[in-house]
Amino acid sequence: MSLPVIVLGGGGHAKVLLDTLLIQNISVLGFTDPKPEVVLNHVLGIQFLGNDDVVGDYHPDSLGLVNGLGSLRVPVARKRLFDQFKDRGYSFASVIHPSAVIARDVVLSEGIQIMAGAVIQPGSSIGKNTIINTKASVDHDCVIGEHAHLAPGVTLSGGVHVGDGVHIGTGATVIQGVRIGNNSIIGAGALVLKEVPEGVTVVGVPAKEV
Ligand SMILES: CC(=O)SCCNC(=O)CCNC(=O)[C@H](O)C(C)(C)COP(=O)(O)OP(=O)(O)OC[C@H]1O[C@@H](n2cnc3c(N)ncnc32)[C@H](O)[C@@H]1OP(=O)(O)O
Repeated sequence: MSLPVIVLGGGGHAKVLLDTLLIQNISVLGFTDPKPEVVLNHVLGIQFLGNDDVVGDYHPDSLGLVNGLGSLRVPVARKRLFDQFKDRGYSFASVIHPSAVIARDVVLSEGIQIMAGAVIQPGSSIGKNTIINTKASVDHDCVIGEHAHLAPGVTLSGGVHVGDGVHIGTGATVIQGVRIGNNSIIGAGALVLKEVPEGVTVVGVPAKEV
């Protein structure tokens, strides 16, 4: 039986995670947020616990954490939150929506989040704390790094390499075999035809650096 979880964050991404946890009957102790004034006391019937300090009331072996921070570009805050709690001995639970299709040999790392309707084909691997968001499609033999985010509807062809901390915007498409360097941003709707270096932003069809 899986451990109960606390979701860190009370925004939109956290809400989607909460729903996925609830439909799988996973015990959710509550959610946290540093801004109590903008958070509802309950989301989907789950209780607001206060800020992240409340996690210290629980022994690291007694629960799993779920990283509820979403991201719109390089996910700096999301990575920081993950690293802070790992340093204190806590573990991050993975959240996988039951409608996701994941090939049997796919390698999934700690704290990955695979949202509704996502597809991940054989030979692929997903690094820790990475989000494969709603209806994103990762084809065969893709290597996705740590702390990355494939936003809703992203399509990766076969053999694509996505570096650590990369954000691929909603609906972007990457053709086969392309490598995307660490901490780069692919704009929503982009069509990526060739290698993207580290730390740049590309947009458009075909994608060009800005
Ligand atoms: C469930 C969820 O919601 S998950 C979140 C999903 N959201 C995303 O994935 C968002 C991805 N983000 C984007 O595409 C952003 O537009 C970024 C990161 C590429 C650029 O953002 P910013 O740096 O704020 O750029 P800004 O909005 O100021 O636009 C700068 C210029 O680039 C253009 N531009 C921005 N994004 C794009 C894009 N995706 N495609 C083409 N052109 C773009 C703008 O039109 C503007 O052009 P102009 O100077 O001629 O007017």
